[in-house]
Amino acid sequence: MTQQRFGYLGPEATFTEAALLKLDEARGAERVPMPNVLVALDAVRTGDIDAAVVPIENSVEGGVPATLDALTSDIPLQIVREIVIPVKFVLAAPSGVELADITAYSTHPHAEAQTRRFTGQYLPDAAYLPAGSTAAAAAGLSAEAIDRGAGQDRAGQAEYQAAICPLLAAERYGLNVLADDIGDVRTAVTRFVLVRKPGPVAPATGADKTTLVAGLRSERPGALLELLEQFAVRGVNLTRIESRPTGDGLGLYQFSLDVDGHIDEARVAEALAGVHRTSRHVRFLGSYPRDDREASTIDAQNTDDAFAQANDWLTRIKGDTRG
Ligand SMILES: O=C(O)C(=O)C[C@]1(C(=O)O)C=C[C@@H](O)C=C1
Repeated sequence: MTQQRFGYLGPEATFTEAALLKLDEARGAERVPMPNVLVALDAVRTGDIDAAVVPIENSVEGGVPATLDALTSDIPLQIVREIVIPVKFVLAAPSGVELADITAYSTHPHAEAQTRRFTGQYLPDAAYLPAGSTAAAAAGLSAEAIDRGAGQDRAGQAEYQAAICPLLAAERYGLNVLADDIGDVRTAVTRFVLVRKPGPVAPATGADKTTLVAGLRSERPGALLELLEQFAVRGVNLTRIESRPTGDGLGLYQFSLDVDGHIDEARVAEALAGVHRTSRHVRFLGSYPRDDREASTIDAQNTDDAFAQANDWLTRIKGDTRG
């Protein structure tokens, strides 16, 4: 068998790579760093890589718009796994740089948003330069990058002197840690998904999630309520809902949702069929095991048995009246 190629938001030592390393199926696979989420997902679509790990949701900052939008547009893809990891940030700089020397720092916008209390207190006058990832910010300060003159202005001055990144990235790129665990919320976690070309859905485990995107019939009053009712009446719990513009005009939104359960479970399948009937469009993005393996809570009236009994009853009464 040829070696699988798994892409991730690079360069080496991003949180995304740490998530990829947690995956059993990625053991022995070639890890391919990608410059951004769009390129990573397009490489899955073209078959250049077999799968990609991308960030989708952070416990402090919420959904990752680039990922939500890239999964919604273009050729469909399928989420096959989720990985949740704690995110702890350090402030790192090349040796010789002290806190007082920092006039600018760089990191991924999500990391910047999660460390504002620290930067507000210790770097109140420093400028922030966005980077493609936390590790990209750290890599820009490595000895090789500085030798190459990367990230320097015409006068040879570094554009930034410090990076906010995982400890692993500080180590990987030879930087000193000036401050440790600088996140505003010490318990922050980020959720990543493993994405492949669409294929068969893995069987239900009893502790699964399903992701979908639904475009509402915006001309209908109560369209969002109608969407939510599809899940509520069947006892399907929503774990994330986000509105994203369709890009087609003002006021036109679609909803990205995660729900507890698997498409092979009757309550989830019926809810999805309901969404299909009532929405302008719906895209199924996958049913996959929950990272925390926490089993779904299902009321007695919404179990597969309860749905099967109701269907048997319907078949019987149809038979009685027609036969
Ligand atoms: O820059 C990284 O290291 C990433 O893996 C990206 C990312 C994100 O997109 O949210 C992942 C986790 C953290 O919340 C900060 C940045």
